[in-house]
Amino acid sequence: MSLEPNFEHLRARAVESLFQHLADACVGLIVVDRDARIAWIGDRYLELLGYSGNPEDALGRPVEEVIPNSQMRHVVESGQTMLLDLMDIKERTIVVTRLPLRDEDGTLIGAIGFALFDRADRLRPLMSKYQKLQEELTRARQELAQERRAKYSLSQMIGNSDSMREVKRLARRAAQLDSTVLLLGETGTGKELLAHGIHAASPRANAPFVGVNVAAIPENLLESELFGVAPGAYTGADRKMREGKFQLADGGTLFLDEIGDMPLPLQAKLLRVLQEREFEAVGSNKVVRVDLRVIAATSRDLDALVRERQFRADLYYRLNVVPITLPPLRDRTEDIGSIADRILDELAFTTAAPSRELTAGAIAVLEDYDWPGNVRELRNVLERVSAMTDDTVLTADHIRGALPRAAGPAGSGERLAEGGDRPLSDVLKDTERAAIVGALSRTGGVKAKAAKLLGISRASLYERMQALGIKEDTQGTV
Ligand SMILES: Nc1ncnc2c1ncn2[C@@H]1O[C@H](COP(=O)(O)OP(=O)(O)OP(=O)(O)O)[C@@H](O)[C@H]1O
Repeated sequence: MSLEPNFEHLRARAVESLFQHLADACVGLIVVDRDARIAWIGDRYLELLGYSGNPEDALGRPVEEVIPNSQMRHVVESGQTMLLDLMDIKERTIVVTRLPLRDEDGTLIGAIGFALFDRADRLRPLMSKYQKLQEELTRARQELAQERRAKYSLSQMIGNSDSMREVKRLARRAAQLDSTVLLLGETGTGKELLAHGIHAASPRANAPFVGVNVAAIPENLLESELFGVAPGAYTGADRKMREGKFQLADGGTLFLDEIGDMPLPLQAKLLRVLQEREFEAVGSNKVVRVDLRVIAATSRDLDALVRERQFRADLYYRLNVVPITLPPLRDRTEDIGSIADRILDELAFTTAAPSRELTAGAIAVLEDYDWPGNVRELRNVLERVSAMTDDTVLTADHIRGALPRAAGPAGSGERLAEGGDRPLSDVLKDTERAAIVGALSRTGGVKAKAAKLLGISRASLYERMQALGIKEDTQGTV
């Protein structure tokens, strides 16, 4: 008994009905050649695409001219099947299947694609989930873009002194120039605020502003943080590409804070990005091109770092295209009153506390102090006064009571005099404690910066804090 004739019949019927089914279920059928040019396309598909020309004219044209988001080229280039994919055409999402077509000898000669939706009922739950995810993704992307916009504009930079007016003039010019900007100045003088302001006043204002504090990221993580990591670059690396800050800032501005702390090996890579606008992610040899503006800042003496060979001279010249130096607060005492008023308004607004004002005597005390931590320290002192009293009029005494004792011009002398009847070791410990707490106060608790102010390493600061019983989260309140 031979079953073979039946088999053949079955196979012939199967092929025939498969095509019949496909023709019935498909809203779109397309065949492209090896170069992704349309060899055949169904009328229903053209109708669905809203194609108004003569169907004959579609033949021979690159597929993307007729279906802009088509993936058929990918199939002919990769030779891979795409069994199930979703594609948006006008308002609808349709299910598509794409298969490579091969000659008898296996040579790839083109691809065939089917688009279905009228039989896709069973896929509806999947599709609605997909659409929901798609909407969430769009929303998250919008929020992220909003978040990455510059938070501050140049108008938030308070100060009418000649030096601040000059800073703002230079910043406005730099905003229009699109060149690399180098912001110099002591800690807390407003370099980050100015970087936001330059971005916000530049033609890149609607693109992202991405900031990186070079000193705050451990050296071994900095390269991947800046340039991204290729999938599987090292054990434990993500399976997907992780983008670095350079890619996230593409189109916008990358703010490299504390650039003086950039490790030497990475300086070479940064120089190349500045020169050629291209780099490779960690563990990848694929060149990534970016179009962005770099604003760098440092409170360190870059000239001295170059002399000590800790900073590459060629990188320094590349960064120093438009240098802007922010003057320390003690050199623009006339700005102190208006900056303090603005800070008090902000504090009242954010804490819903009553607004406070400063007497002339209070302003005189503020103007008399030398502000090693600049505007950041001024903010900390005003926050401390606000926490200490409910009075709405702040006097000279209020201010004196909030200024760091060991750091005031007369402070250290008083402390030492007090120590006359105590063991020297206690006096020294107290002085050391006061200096550390004072530095933490001026830097808003940022230890890397406090260590810099004190002229010691971050590790020694941690060690001294532990020895003296200063808590990790100290922001300067003794
Ligand atoms: N001219 C100004 N007007 C109002 N607020 C200011 C001004 N300058 C600085 N500030 C405020 O002072 C604080 C410190 O400023 P910012 O962080 O920009 O300083 P920085 O120079 O970048 O400091 P660092 O070198 O320590 O990173 C911020 O809260 C900032 O908003």
